[in-house]
Amino acid sequence: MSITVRVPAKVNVQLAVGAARPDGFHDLANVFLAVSLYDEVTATPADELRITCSGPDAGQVPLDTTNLAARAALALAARHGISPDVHLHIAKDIPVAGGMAGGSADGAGALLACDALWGTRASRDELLAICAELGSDVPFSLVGGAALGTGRGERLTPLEVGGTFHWVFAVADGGLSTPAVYGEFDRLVAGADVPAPAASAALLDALRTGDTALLAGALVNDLQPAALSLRPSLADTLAAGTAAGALAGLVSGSGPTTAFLVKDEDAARTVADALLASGTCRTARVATSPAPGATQIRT
Ligand SMILES: C[C@@](CO)(OP(=O)(O)O)[C@H](O)COP(=O)(O)OP(=O)(O)OC[C@H]1O[C@@H](n2ccc(N)nc2=O)[C@H](O)[C@@H]1O
Ligand SMILES: Nc1ncnc2c1ncn2[C@@H]1O[C@H](COP(=O)(O)OP(=O)(O)O)[C@@H](O)[C@H]1O
Repeated sequence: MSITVRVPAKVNVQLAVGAARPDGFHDLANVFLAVSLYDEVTATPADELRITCSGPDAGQVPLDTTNLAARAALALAARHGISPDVHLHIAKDIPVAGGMAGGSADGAGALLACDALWGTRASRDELLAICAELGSDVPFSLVGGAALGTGRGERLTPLEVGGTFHWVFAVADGGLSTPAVYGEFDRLVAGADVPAPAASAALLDALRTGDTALLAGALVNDLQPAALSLRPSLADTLAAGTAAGALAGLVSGSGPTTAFLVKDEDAARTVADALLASGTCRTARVATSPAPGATQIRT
């Protein structure tokens, strides 16, 4: 028997970043929105813990116990005193190291798949606690939809979304390391007074009412200057997307994927084609939000 779980990518429609904490993390007001690009994690009984991965970017995914899917299986097995013998196959469609939480998606997906396969019947709270141990973004991958993440991003408050938003994602060549981008943020704000992060009322209104134009005006990412500093060519991608008619563009999380909010499906196709033709990205993906969180799709 195998269990397959589908898990969405995310975009941060607001990422407000506070000063570095003593533990090295940053307090956030992180407004997550799940988007319709998905990885699938399939768990199958095996003699030992084994990870495989397929998809165009599979070569960039670690297959050892640093893989978040492996770490999820190990964490669940340890809590329940069972052995973590399972084959986890990741069908990867989310860009790797792209600021879209692909690794976090696989962690949440593996956790749900192993829980179903092993019959451990962990409560939602236990699953969320394991997710938070695995990484700041992993709880949101489990929950999906839209949520405000506070603390280091792991404490979630679900948000209402009143409509469908259309996106184009410009995928860059290569990735950006999340710790390196936070490190560059620290360097750029050194000596300045960094305000405590807070969610924007206008942005929450835009989500609640499903108002695309309002959301376009409220998108903000405090990590964007750091990502642009480490990867200046992203400015060309952002310019190409807005020149092609996107309502707004921003770096997705720590980047280097850039996200463009567009009016509708037709505009999405136009902007995606123009981004590809501009030569400023490796590929362009069209998606909608919100998308559901980790969901079992096959037994
Ligand atoms: C920036 C964001 C925005 O959603 O995601 P990505 O764009 O990378 O996907 C997140 O904050 C990334 O979350 P995640 O990738 O889960 O980070 P973690 O594994 O918990 O931490 C990796 C490293 O990122 C830095 N980090 C992460 C979260 C946070 N609130 N403050 C930090 O300073 C720390 O250097 C930490 O050691
Ligand atoms: N299942 C996984 N898929 C992708 N990357 C993973 C996975 N597990 C661990 N990683 C590591 O996490 C790093 C960040 O990858 P990813 O989660 O895709 O990006 P981001 O943190 O920018 O959203 C990768 O470079 C890789 O070394």
